[in-house]
Amino acid sequence: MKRSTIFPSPRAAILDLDGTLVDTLGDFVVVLNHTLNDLGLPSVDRAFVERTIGKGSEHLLRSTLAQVGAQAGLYETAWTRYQARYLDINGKHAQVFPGVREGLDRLRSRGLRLACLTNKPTAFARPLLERKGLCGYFEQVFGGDAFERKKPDPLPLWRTCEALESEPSRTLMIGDSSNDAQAAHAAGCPVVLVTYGYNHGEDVRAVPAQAHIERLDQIEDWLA
Ligand SMILES: O=C(O)COP(=O)(O)O
Ligand SMILES: [Mg+2]
Repeated sequence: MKRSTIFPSPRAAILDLDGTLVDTLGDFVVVLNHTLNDLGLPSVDRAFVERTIGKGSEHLLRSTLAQVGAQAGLYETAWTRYQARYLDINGKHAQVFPGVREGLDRLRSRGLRLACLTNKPTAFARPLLERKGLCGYFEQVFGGDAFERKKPDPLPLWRTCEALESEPSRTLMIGDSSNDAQAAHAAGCPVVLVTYGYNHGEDVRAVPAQAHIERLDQIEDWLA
């Protein structure tokens, strides 16, 4: 699993959050079902949430309302409640994945500048990283609302590369889904995918990437 020679050695890395650093599926399930319950609507199950995470909270909530047959006009009310519920629950049903702290330590000890880039709103992302003791690793934290477009569009990666003062070809994207990979390919960044996250219900090993790793600390072997 050595690094290919197509890309020069990375100077910086951009890390995805949900499904890559933190297992947030429990938070999403609890918050969505509280929101649905507040509105007198039926619950959704974990498997539905797992395959629907990844394209931002607005998309997740819209898909959830459609799944339970809610009226289209309910979205704004549901979004207000969802945000209040999420800010309250954020991180309580979430765990840092095994190998993440060690992996971040290794990236840092190699001198890479680090940013976290997620489709989660910035207002949820920062407190989550703080609560999980991960904030100190990152020079920059950008949520899905930080730029005009979200991953899989390459724009958030280009903007993050600029903030890290690193060229795309020297900036490694590390994520868990085809969203991250597509954005990286389009931006000209190398990409490594972790195999333990959420990939829209599909096997992430089938998504083209420079490497697939089972724990973030295996990034060491790829960088060597
Ligand atoms: O909020 C989401 O939909 C997932 O966010 P991610 O980009 O951190 O995987
Ligand atoms: Mg993710």
